[in-house]
Amino acid sequence: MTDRHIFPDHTTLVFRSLRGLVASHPYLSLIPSLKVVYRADHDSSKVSLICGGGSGHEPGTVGHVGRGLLSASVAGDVFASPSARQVRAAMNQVPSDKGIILIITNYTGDNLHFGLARLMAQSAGEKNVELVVVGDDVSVPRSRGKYVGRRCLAGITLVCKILGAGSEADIGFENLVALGRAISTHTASICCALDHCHVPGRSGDWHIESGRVEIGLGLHNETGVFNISHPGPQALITYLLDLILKQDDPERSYVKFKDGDQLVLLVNNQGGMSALEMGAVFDEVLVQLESRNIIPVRMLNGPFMGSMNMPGISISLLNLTNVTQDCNFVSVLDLLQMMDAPQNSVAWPATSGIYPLPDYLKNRKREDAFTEIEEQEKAFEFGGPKLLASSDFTQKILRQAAQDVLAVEPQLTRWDTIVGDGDCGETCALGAKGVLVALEQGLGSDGDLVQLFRVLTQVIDDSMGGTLGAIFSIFLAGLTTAVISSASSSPDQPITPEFFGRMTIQALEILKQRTAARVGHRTVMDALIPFGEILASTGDLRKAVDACKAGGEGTVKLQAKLGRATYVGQTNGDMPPDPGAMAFVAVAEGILKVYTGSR
Ligand SMILES: Nc1ncnc2c1ncn2[C@@H]1O[C@H](COP(=O)(O)OP(=O)(O)O)[C@@H](O)[C@H]1O
Ligand SMILES: O=C[C@H](O)COP(=O)(O)O
Repeated sequence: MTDRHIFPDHTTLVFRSLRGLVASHPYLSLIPSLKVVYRADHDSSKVSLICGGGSGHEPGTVGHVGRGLLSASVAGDVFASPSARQVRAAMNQVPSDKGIILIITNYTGDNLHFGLARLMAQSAGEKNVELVVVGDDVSVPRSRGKYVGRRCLAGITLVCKILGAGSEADIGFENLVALGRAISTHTASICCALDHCHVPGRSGDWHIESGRVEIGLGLHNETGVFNISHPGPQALITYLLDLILKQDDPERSYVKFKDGDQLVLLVNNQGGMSALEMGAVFDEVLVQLESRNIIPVRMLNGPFMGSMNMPGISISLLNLTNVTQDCNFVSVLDLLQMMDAPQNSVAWPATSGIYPLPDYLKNRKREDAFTEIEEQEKAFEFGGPKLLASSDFTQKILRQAAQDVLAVEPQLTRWDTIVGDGDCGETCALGAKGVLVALEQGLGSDGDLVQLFRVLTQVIDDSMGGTLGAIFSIFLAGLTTAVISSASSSPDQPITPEFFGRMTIQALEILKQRTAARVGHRTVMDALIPFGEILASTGDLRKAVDACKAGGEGTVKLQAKLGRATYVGQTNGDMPPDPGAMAFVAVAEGILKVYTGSR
């Protein structure tokens, strides 16, 4: 892979790329500030389909917005899921009389953010909002992925295509949800790469050794499950097809295949392969499938769901026969018609027709494709109970914690490059910078802790993204709820470490409803839970920070049960600590510094 780019920094890249995409395609519109691409000819009489996730997978899924495919796509920063607020904005932009389906990749950040957006919609009284979580990868053995399930590869684009056609054909909301889930269940995909990809502006000289191939990568540059010497094209394709098709491997064989099943084949360019080589790869896949008595009934070859400029491919096989057994309201012929149905996205290959451009979109001016929206949730409620603390002291604590997180950013990045996708340091730095900007704008200046936590929740949700952004914003939302209830019952109580311990315990209870992670699972919870428990039981901040640090540093010895680190090979004694846990240790140490300095 090359690390040379025209745009050297990814921070403005996503925004600029979406503007370019929308300007070059008359069917699309964009909410620039929230990175939502949506159908300019949206039809609210059909079920709306919204997809999205981190950027860097283009053309997926912004390139699949259009009639007959997606109603909208929400983009996060590169490889980091968008916030729940962005997803809500997309839902408001493409409302539907029939319902909204959020089609998401099975990665933790997307599950948390899109899941939260669904909860928010339901609590606002919106009916028929469902998640279809797609997991089609077969590389991670069942025993290792048991808490997280299969992760998502290019199979998600088949879900989008078939559901998009189904929505146009007025298949009902519930049947579409069932169909989406069945397609995910019966798709088997595997990815391989000759090198890692490079994200502009992100540090890390991260290569696959020359002459070797990694097999079983996710969509975000994660290290592969297997690293083998390049065996040549024929043996490599055999290796990949065996992983998908072998029926006697108890750790894999995720999808059942039998003679006569009707299959769709999708060969995906991971981003950095030449079109010439993709043609040869596709030919080799077909030759080998034929020798296994498999003649796919539909075939797709090209870029669908990539990883920036990664030189690699993924192969997906969707078993339509199995899908019809789960969903008896469709036949294989119906599904084939949906595969072939017209659409008008930027990126779907020419295997289906194109809908004509409506007159009102002809000759649209470039700026008319960009929409700014008024967001109601920006107006914070200023009423309700207050709990007053020293504004100077709380602001100092927040400033110190933010600065300490910024100082550990390079280390977090290094660790996340080994156990994750390399963006944890950066998302934490974005959160810290968001807090510093909010402080400059007066965050905490009135001394009211209720308002402080309310705004802080929004700041973290807006600025961080990714799994950790979701975990921290849910935790802060929990703290806000706890502080409101405490302020209502005893507004004059002393604000002590023990008080914060009690608040933290209540916030953790709320967080535990959204994540299955507990102590020992190698996540941020290994630092957060001991911090809260010791603070509540002793009222001693130093002891709580010591327990937090011991928990964070202790993650070096743990095998990940949740999050992206689950997919990375076994621990071999020299794993770094969990980056999320160590980010919280930096926050806790920052708080302690100011607290002890003040005594
Ligand atoms: N299910 C989970 N529950 C709680 N924390 C998690 C979970 N999965 C991952 N994490 C935490 O998130 C951190 C990674 O955050 P981030 O880089 O934002 O994730 P990603 O880019 O993979 O979405 C991990 O180091 C871990 O502490
Ligand atoms: O591209 C990133 C994914 O859509 C979201 O995954 P993540 O937030 O868990 O990294």
